[in-house]
Amino acid sequence: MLKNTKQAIIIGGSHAAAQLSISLRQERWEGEILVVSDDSQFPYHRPPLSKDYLSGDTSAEQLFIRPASVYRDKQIEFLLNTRVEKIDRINKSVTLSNGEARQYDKLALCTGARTRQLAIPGVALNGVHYLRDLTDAEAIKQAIQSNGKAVIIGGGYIGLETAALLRKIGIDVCVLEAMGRVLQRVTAEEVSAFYHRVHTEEGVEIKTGVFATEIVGNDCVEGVVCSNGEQIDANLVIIGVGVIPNTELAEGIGLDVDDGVIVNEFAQTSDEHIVASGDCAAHLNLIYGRRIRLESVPNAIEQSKTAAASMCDREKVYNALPWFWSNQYDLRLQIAGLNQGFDRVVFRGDVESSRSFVAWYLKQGSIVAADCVNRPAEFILAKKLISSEKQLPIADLANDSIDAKTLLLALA
Ligand SMILES: Cc1cc2nc3c(=O)[nH]c(=O)nc-3n(C[C@H](O)[C@H](O)[C@H](O)COP(=O)(O)OP(=O)(O)OC[C@H]3O[C@@H](n4cnc5c(N)ncnc54)[C@H](O)[C@@H]3O)c2cc1C
Repeated sequence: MLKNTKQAIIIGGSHAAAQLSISLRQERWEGEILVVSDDSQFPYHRPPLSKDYLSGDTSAEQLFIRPASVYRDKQIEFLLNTRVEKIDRINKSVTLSNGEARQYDKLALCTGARTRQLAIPGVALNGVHYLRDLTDAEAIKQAIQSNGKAVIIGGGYIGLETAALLRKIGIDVCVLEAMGRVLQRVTAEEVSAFYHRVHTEEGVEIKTGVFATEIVGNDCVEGVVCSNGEQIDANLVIIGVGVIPNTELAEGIGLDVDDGVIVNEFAQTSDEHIVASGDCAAHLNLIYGRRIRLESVPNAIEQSKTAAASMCDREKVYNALPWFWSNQYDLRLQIAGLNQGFDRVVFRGDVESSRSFVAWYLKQGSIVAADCVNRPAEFILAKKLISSEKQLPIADLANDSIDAKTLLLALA
């Protein structure tokens, strides 16, 4: 039996919504909790969709963040296949796609992000896919042919992870990246060159400074025309050119929005009854002293814990260090911190010919981020280093003959 009739409504049904609903109970929210999700499934892990799931190494059942029974036991109600169409701030209610209206005392926006669509001829042909949810991944799985040829448009993490996966199952892959190098927005030149090298070693063709101008075919995709006039044969095209935050509901009710729903360090929006977390939220980051919108699972989880506390009128500041990971072939990349604005990169290990190294990003002499490839101990070190006031000599961090554990001890 619930102790009161207060109603919390969470819009969205992925990493942020799943965590927020559970965290609300942990924060002793004693009223009702309703999660309204336009997905047909209970919340599932999205990262494997561009990793093990496509190759069949992970089943759909293994993707679920929690069994449905956990939500049931905690009296968390899910409305699947349902969208929130409108929010009424004055009456504190939401209108659902099934025509129902539901009152709320506290509302959470966990609406995430959607894939950026490419506006070129041929995107509607059979065999052209985006990758954001389980339905997309399932469609790609069905479209994969053993002797297939794939073109991936976009050399970001999702594009490269998918390329690695398709190579693993023997498909010819060509990656088109419009910028001068893969991962240009997110890494140093040397790290881009590293990924370019490894993918080439694994048999992927990468074309940089080239963008797709048209996808051609007759009902089914047959090829991709590039900006240099070249046509690449393909029977599968995957477009991975970034995402756009789902902020329309927030904009519709006049909340502050700027590349994400603007929230403070307590995940509160400009309406005291509404919080936002995950990919849709642009938060004030206390570590980096500016507003940022992150697209990562750790952010969705940690920020949702803060949002849940705020909904229960408790203050839990969100100040977790951003981190991210990417798996490609035998490479496990773990990224600590944000490298934006770095002015120097120092390497530990051989980025040019090995498959294991650390790129330390410095800004005005301090470490602000690190890309750790197959370096789990250094990843722990990096997180500690960036979060603490302490510093270690840069020469020691670059010196691979000094054990990472020794450096960790020096930091303690
Ligand atoms: C293929 C892939 C690989 C990834 N790999 C990694 C990785 O390795 N590491 C990492 O940290 N992150 C990774 N990410 C990113 C990570 O999955 C996202 O950061 C995370 O899913 C964000 O969770 P979210 O709940 O904020 O938003 P989303 O996952 O975008 O979920 C929001 C949900 O809300 C729904 N929704 C929106 N509006 C409404 C409405 N009005 N009514 C009802 N429902 C609505 C959306 O349809 C969606 O289902 C990956 C993402 C993808 C797609």
